Amino acid sequence: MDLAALLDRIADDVAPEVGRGAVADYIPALARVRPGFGIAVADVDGGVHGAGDWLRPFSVQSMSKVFTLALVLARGDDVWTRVGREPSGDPFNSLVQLEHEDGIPRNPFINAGALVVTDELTCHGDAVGALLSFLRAESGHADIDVDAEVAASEAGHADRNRALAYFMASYGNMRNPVPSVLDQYVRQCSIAMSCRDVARSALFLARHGIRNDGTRLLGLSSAKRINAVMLTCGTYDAAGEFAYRVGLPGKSGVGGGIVAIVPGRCAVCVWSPGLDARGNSVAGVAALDRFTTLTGWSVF
Ligand SMILES: NC(=O)CC[C@H](N)C(=O)O
Repeated sequence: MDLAALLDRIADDVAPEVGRGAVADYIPALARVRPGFGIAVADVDGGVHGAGDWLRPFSVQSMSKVFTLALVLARGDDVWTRVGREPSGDPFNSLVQLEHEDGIPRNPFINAGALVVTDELTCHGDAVGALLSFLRAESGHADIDVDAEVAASEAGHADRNRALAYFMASYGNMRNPVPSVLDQYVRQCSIAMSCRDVARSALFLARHGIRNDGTRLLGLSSAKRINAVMLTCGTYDAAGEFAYRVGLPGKSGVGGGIVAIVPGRCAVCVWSPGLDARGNSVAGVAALDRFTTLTGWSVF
């Protein structure tokens, strides 16, 4: 299959969708992002193809949650006593289930669950430092870093995440002081990467746990399970619709990125900042829908 030509075709096909939706404006720095579209595919043998703005860095936001979960599981921590693995059916920043469920978030990809994962990683030291060194090694880009302007912007508008963290702390489900967990969480979300860098960094999930240098990050089961949780929870209360349209494990972020995994074959990252009502990129979902339709690659 001529992947480069296929990605060009997808970029043309979704052009009418680019600019649809609304940019995330609850983080003011994200509201200033110019429209665009990018798509990159990294295959398990090391090839990378892209189209559109595939080399343009954007804010990874909640896509970072896949990598922090992987790093925690790689440490051997049993994080599943602190966070569940069921879809929430609620928005990503919702508070409502936490009280009914004794401060245990439904899954690691909604904000409450991701705060728990970052707290767990912080128990081992500098969580963002560990995340950056993993992403730099996998992407081959040593200059990947936190976008300080986005981080400051989110830190100034983080009352809801702060509330989630303190609420979980009241149930004993925070190991570190909330301000330091929140600081780590905001900075991890504010990392800037291109579609190319994200696709390459996620390849370990397509390779059943093996990193780009051939070493093993995760066992087969852990890699399979992260993909499973991405499929069921990675696009929040739209996970059913995403599975229906795309048919791959995927994780979105309010920066407009979505990373999806074709196990055994490749990792795909799309970006376009216009979001639907559930916080998923409109053109990004459309592009992944086209990708699996045209290639026939899905987990089903
Ligand atoms: N869905 C997202 O990408 C949300 C991430 C964002 N940093 C937040 O905490 O709200």
